[in-house]
Amino acid sequence: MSSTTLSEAYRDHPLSLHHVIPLDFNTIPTVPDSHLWPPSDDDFPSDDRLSIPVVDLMDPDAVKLIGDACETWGVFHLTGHGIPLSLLEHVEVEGRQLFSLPAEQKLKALRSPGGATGYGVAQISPFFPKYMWHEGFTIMGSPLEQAIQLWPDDHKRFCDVMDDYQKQMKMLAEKVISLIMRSLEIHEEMIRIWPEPAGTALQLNSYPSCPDPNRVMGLAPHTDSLLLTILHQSATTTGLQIFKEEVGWVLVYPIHGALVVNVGDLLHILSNARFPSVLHRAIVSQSKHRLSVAYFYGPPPDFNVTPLVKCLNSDQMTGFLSVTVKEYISIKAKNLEKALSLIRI
Ligand SMILES: O=C(O)CCC(=O)C(=O)O
Ligand SMILES: [Fe+2]
Repeated sequence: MSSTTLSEAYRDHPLSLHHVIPLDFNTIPTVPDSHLWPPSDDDFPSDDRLSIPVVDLMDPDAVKLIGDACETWGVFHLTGHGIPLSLLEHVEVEGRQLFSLPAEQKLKALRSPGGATGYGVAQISPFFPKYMWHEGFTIMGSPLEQAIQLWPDDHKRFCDVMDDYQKQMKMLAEKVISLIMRSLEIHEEMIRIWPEPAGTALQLNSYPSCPDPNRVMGLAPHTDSLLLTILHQSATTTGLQIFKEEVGWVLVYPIHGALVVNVGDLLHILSNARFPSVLHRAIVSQSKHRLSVAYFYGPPPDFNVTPLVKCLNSDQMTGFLSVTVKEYISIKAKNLEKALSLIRI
């Protein structure tokens, strides 16, 4: 049994209170200066049909297909995953209901400055000079404590859906990770190398429609810290973009019923940099309110993360310093995108 929980690992890096409260997007007719980002000169692919791979989990070649997708893109669409469509719909309905509450109601579940769970701006906000067109709600384990604040008499359905979703996502994440380990030719006994409880979090992201979508940022470019992220994005509008070297920002068009799986920093380390921890961001729409639900999965906070395979093109096992999950979260909380380079050998 691990001695620290994931939320404790985040607690050491408090934000100041004004960094936690999102804008009340419903009452804002124009974009305030605090949320206006400089015009961008980003690169986009010359072929706008370029898209991330799609892998069917039931495909007899799934191990190879997932390994190839992780290596070349660090992200892929997953179909055949067995998560009922109705559960994906329910999680989205509950999320939309939460974000459509009046601002003063949502503030009752505000994340505390040193806390990891509840309602608030993106955790990466302090690293950027402008605020994002985004509000989030983070769940670790049971959402009961916050849900009671939001709906004193009527929180059961929200909690049941979030509990069920997290349970199913955990099983799926473990299945995908075991296929990834096989693709790295890691020995069968080594596949299940960390004890329970896994470090997991569920992040509901809301991107309200925006009068000037080209001048705001939904979620600024970042990599995810843990091993693997499984993302459900609403099918009604696009928003997720991933950065591909030598290509630029590639839009990830939602595929109905498919989930987006991406490599996180810890898997980049375990794979000795064979798999890129994919840089991604979210843009917003002028007319549609977009919702996404990200499930983050990693080993327990006290687990030592160290490369499991040799570096490509060399016999070296030591591409990275060995760090615990908790130590890595702490390095990331202070350094954001420089964190991986700080532990490279
Ligand atoms: O909304 C999205 O598509 C991306 C969300 C995301 O990157 C995150 O929650 O870490
Ligand atoms: Fe992310």
